[in-house]
Amino acid sequence: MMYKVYLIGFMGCGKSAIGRRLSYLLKMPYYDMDKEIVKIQKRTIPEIFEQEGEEYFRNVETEFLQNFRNESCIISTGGGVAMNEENVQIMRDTGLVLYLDATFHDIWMRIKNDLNRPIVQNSTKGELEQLYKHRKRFYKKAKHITIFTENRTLKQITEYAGYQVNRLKGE
Ligand SMILES: Nc1ncnc2c1ncn2[C@@H]1O[C@H](COP(=O)(O)OP(=O)(O)OP(=O)(O)O)[C@@H](O)[C@H]1O
Ligand SMILES: O=C(O)C1=C[C@@H](O)[C@@H](O)[C@H](O)C1
Ligand SMILES: [Mg+2]
Repeated sequence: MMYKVYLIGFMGCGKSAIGRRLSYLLKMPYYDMDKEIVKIQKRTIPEIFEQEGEEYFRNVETEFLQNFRNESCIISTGGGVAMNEENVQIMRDTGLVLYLDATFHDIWMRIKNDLNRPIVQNSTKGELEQLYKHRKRFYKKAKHITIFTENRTLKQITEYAGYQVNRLKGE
C-alpha cells in the first residue's frame, strides 16, 4: 500500500532534520519539498519569491503535492504548506501528517540568522511571532499526530515519530 509520511510545522521546527533521520530509521525514501522545488524551478527559494512573488510559490507547492510520485516515502514540507486547504486534503488523503510543535523561542534561535528563508529576511521578530501564533491553529487542524519537541533531542523525536508511523500505518 502506498503510504506517505508528511512532516509539517513552522520554519525551524525540525522538519528537514527529522525527515532525514526518520528516513534512515524506517528505511523509506525521503524528500524535502523545498529542495525538490528548487530542483524543478532551477533557482533558490529567495529567488522564486523575488522574481515571481509568494503567490506563485504557493501554487508551485500545491502542484508539487498533486503530482509527486506515487510511492511510500517521507516528505518534509515547507513551513507554509499546511495553510492551504487543498494541500491539507491531499496530504491527509495520501498518508499520515505529523506536526512538529516547537516553541517560538527555540524556533527563533534556529532561524534568525538564516538567509535562505525569505519570510525571515522580510519580517521582524515580532512579526514572525505573530505569524507563528496565527499558523499554529492550521498545523493543529491539519495534523493526525502532534509531536512536542521542546527539550527533546533529534534522536528522541525521530524515535517517537517512527513509533507513531509504525503504530498507525495500515489503518
Ligand atoms: N529538537 C532539536 N534539537 C536540536 N536541534 C534541532 C532540533 N530541531 C531542529 N534542530 C535544528 O534546527 C535547525 C532547523 O531545523 P530544520 O532545518 O530541520 O527546520 P525546518 O522545519 O525544515 O525549517 P524550514 O521550514 O525553514 O525548512 C537545524 O539545524 C536542525 O538540526
Ligand atoms: O514558512 C514558510 O512560509 C516557508 C517555509 C520554508 O520551508 C519555505 O517553503 C519558504 O521559505 C516559505
Ligand atoms: Mg526544511
